[in-house]
Amino acid sequence: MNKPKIKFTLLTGFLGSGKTTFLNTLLEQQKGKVNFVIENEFGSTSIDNALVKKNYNQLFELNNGCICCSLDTELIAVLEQMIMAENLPENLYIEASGVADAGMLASIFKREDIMKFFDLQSIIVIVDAENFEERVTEIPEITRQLVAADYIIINKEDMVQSSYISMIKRHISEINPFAKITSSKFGVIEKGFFDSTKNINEFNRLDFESRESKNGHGMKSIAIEVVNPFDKDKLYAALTVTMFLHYNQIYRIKGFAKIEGSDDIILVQSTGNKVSLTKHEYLEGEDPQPVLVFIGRNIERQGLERILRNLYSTVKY
Ligand SMILES: Nc1nc2c(ncn2[C@@H]2O[C@H](COP(=O)(O)OP(=O)(O)OP(=O)(O)O)[C@@H](O)[C@H]2O)c(=O)[nH]1
Repeated sequence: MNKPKIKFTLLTGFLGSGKTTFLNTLLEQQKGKVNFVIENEFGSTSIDNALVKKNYNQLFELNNGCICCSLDTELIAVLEQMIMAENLPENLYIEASGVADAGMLASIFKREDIMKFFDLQSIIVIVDAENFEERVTEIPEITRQLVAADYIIINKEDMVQSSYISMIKRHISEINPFAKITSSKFGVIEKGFFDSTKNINEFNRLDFESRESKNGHGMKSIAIEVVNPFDKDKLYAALTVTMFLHYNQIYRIKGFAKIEGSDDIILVQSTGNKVSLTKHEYLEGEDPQPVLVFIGRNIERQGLERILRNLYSTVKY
């Protein structure tokens, strides 16, 4: 008997725009269905696997590169493994790295051997309202993601004025007039947004693939183990200053750190030039390791280590 095709959804959006946050809201609504997730992090160390709440049946991780180019063979191996399994999922959600080109990814799924088993539902792109206008001019990957999108969610609407959201919407419509666009706070969108499939953007997707080259995006990720606890205020200040001074170089910091005088593990996140340090709520069986991952262009390990070392002479790497 022929197995039904696995419906899959591609989720992209620049680093820190809110992909994992949105995926969590989506999986929450999908409880009861058999959902598989593929997480692709640009960094060598996965942080997202601890951040995706466990509303999925199986999670595959592909780290240290981007599945649209450097990890495409690994992606195909995971898909083949999935097809061979006795119990197929109903849905597959792929959270691509923040620099992934969705058009390129979609082309992997157009291979005849893959298309027999997988059915692309839609490409969803998350946009960070706070820094979209600055980033879109300097980072070509953002435009590529938008061009390939069927649905675009302008996230973090709580961080900007509503007139600014309208302006971003207009700008995005010029880049991709075919996509359906909405805005959200923490990835929560209005009911029925995905109901219509009219917008499926096949034309743009095809057009875009033909212009793409595999260049690895020129991005680099550096993971630094931070075994010893930090003074929370000093860590916050140092990372904030670093993000401020290197806004055009460092696009994302995330990871876990220990804090002096506390058994808590702190989740470290940065987007734009803002840093947040929040207590990490453990999921069952989780054991997050203290490590900070920096993602950007022209970043060097030595300089980053120096910043952390200055906080503590005792920090071990
Ligand atoms: N204020 C605000 N913060 C948000 C919103 N959505 C997400 N965040 C925060 O933004 C940060 C990044 O969110 P993630 O969901 O991890 O972003 P991501 O796109 O998965 O990040 P990468 O996987 O590193 O590319 C986290 O600190 C979130 O809590 C929002 O709507 N408003």
